[in-house]
Amino acid sequence: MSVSHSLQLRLFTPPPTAIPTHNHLPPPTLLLPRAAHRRFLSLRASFSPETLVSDNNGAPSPPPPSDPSSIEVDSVTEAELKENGFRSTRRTKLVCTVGPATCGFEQLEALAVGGMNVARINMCHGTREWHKEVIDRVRRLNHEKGFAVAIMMDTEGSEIHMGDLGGASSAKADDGEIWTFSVRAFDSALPQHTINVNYEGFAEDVKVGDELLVDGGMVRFEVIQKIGPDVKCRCTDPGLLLPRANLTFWRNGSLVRERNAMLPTISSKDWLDIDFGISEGVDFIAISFVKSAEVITHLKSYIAARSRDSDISVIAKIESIDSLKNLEEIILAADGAMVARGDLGAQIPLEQVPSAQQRIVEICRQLNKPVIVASQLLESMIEYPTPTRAEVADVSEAVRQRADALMLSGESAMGQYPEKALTVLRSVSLRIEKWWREEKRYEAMLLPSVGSYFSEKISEEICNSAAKMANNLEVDALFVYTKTGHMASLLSRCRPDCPIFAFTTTPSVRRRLNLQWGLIPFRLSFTDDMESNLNRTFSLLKARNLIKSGDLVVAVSDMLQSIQVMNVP
Ligand SMILES: Nc1ncnc2c1ncn2[C@@H]1O[C@H](COP(=O)(O)OP(=O)(O)OP(=O)(O)O)[C@@H](O)[C@H]1O
Ligand SMILES: CC(=O)C(=O)O
Ligand SMILES: [K+]
Ligand SMILES: [Mg+2]
Repeated sequence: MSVSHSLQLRLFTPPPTAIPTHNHLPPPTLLLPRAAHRRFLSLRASFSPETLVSDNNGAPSPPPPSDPSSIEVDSVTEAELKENGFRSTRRTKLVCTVGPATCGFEQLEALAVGGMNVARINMCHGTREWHKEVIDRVRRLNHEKGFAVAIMMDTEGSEIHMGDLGGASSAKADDGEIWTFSVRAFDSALPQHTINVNYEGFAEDVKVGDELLVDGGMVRFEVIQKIGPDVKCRCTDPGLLLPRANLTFWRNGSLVRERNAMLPTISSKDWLDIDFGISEGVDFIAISFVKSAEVITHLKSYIAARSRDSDISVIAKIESIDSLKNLEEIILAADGAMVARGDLGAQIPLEQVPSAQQRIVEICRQLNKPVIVASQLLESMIEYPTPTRAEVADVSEAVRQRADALMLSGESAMGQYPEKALTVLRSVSLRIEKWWREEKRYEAMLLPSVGSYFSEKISEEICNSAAKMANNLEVDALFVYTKTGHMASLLSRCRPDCPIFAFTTTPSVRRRLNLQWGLIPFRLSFTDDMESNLNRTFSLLKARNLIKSGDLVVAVSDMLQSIQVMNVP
C-alpha cells in the first residue's frame, strides 16, 4: 500500500467581479476563468510520487444537494452566529448537572437555550429509571429542536458517603451538637441527629479523636465515642448536611485512607451503571476517584467490546491524592479529565487546589485531552440570584486558563436559579475570552507532539500552522472536515482567535465535539473531494445566512491533509 501525504497551502482568490475582497488579500488583477485564479503554494511530503494528491481535478464530485437542511447545527449557535458574527461565539463549553431542579423537558430546553453543551447525570443520586427519563428527554430535545447536547454519566465510585437523610432535602448541624453516624440499616424513620453511612468498615476504621469532614469540610465533626456500629460525633464546624454527601476522616492533620484505598475505583454498582450507560448510548462516562491509568484502560476495552459502534469517551475525574500522583499517565489513558474540586479539596489542603487545577488544565492541553473545571464555581447561586465577586473571579480564572469546559453542580441540579447560573457562566466566559483576544495574550505554551505515527505528526503540524495562519491573517473562521473528530481537537488545542467550524459525518462525534474549546460542531455528509466539500458547505451555510461572500476562511481536512485559505465566493 502506498502512503501519501500532502500539505497544501493554497491561496484562493475569487474573481473580482461579484465578490468583495477581504482586506487581507490583494485584489486579483486579471479576470480569468475560475481555476486560473487559484494561486496555490503547495508543500508536499510524500512517500510515493504516483499518489501525489492532485489539484482536485480527478474524479468528478456529485453535484451539491440544494437542500439547505442537510447541514445540522444547533439553533442557539445558529442564532448567535447570525446576530453577532463569528467573533462573539462562546469558546468555553458549559456542562450542567441535571437534578430535581432541571429534569423536566421545559427546564432542560431552557438550559439548552441558555448554552448547555453537555448534560451530566450523577449516578450517586436518583434511580436508574429517573436517569433514563432524563436521557430520553435530552435525546428528544436534540431530535425535535436540533440541539446536540451530549450526555455525561458520572459514576458513584467507592467513596464513603452519608445516606439520603430519610427523604429530607437537607439537615442543619449546629455547633456542639452530638450526631450519630451509623452503618446500621434503619427499617423505619431515622432517629433524630442520626446519619446513615454506606461503608461497612466505617465504625471499625475511625478512632476517637479523628476529625470527620462532610462534603470536603463544609461541615466538620470530632469523633467522641464508638458504640458498636454507631459513632458519636460532636459538631465543630456547623453547616448544612446534604443527602449522600461524602465523608472523609482525618487523623493528626492528614487524611486516613488505608482502608478506603482498598475499595475498587469501579464498584459492582458502578459496573451496572456503566452497562446502563452503554445501552443508553451516553456520550461520556466520567469515572470518580480514579487512582491509576489501568482502570481507565480496562474500562475503555470493556466499552469497546460492548458497544461496537457507539464510541463513548471516558473522562477521568481527578479528585484524589493518587490521581494527582499518576496524573500524566491517567490523562494519557483517558479521553479527557475533570478537575473535581469538591472531593479534591477534601483530600488535599484547600490552598493546594488552585495550583492542582492549573497543572491539570495545562497537562490536558498538552496531551490534547478536553478538561472540565468543576464544583462550587457559583455555589452561592444555589440560594441567591447573584454570584459573589469571588465566584466570578474563580470562573474568570478557569476561562483564562483556557479550560475546555466549566461545570455547574448543585447550582443546576437542585439550586433555585439554574438558568441564571448558566447565564453567569456564559457572560463571564464571553467577556474573558474577548478580553484575551483584544489583549493578544498569546500564551507561550509549547504544544508537544502527541501522535505516535508520522501521519499523526503531519496532522498536528497542519493544525498548528493553520491556527497560526488564522491568527496572523485574522481570518473569520477555521473549517475542519473530520470523520473521527481528531483534527478538530488538534485545532481546538491551539486555542485560535477565530471559531472552528467542525464538520463531521456522525451525530455522536458531533455531540462529543461539543465538549471541546472553540469548536462549533456541524453534521454534514462529505466526500474525499475537498473542492466539492467546500463548495457545498459554502452554499449550505450561505443559504442559512451563517456565512457571507468575502468571509475569509482557513480550511483543513483529515482526508486530504491540506491547508487552504480562501474567501467565501
Ligand atoms: N439526580 C439527582 N437527584 C437528586 N439530587 C441530586 C441529583 N443530582 C444531584 N443532586 C443534588 O445536587 C447536589 C450537587 O450535585 P453533584 O452531582 O455535583 O453532587 P456531588 O454529590 O457533590 O458530586 P460527586 O458525588 O460527583 O462528587 C448533590 O449533592 C445532590 O444534593
Ligand atoms: C464533581 C465532583 O465529583 C467533585 O467535585 O467532587
Ligand atoms: K459522582
Ligand atoms: Mg466527587
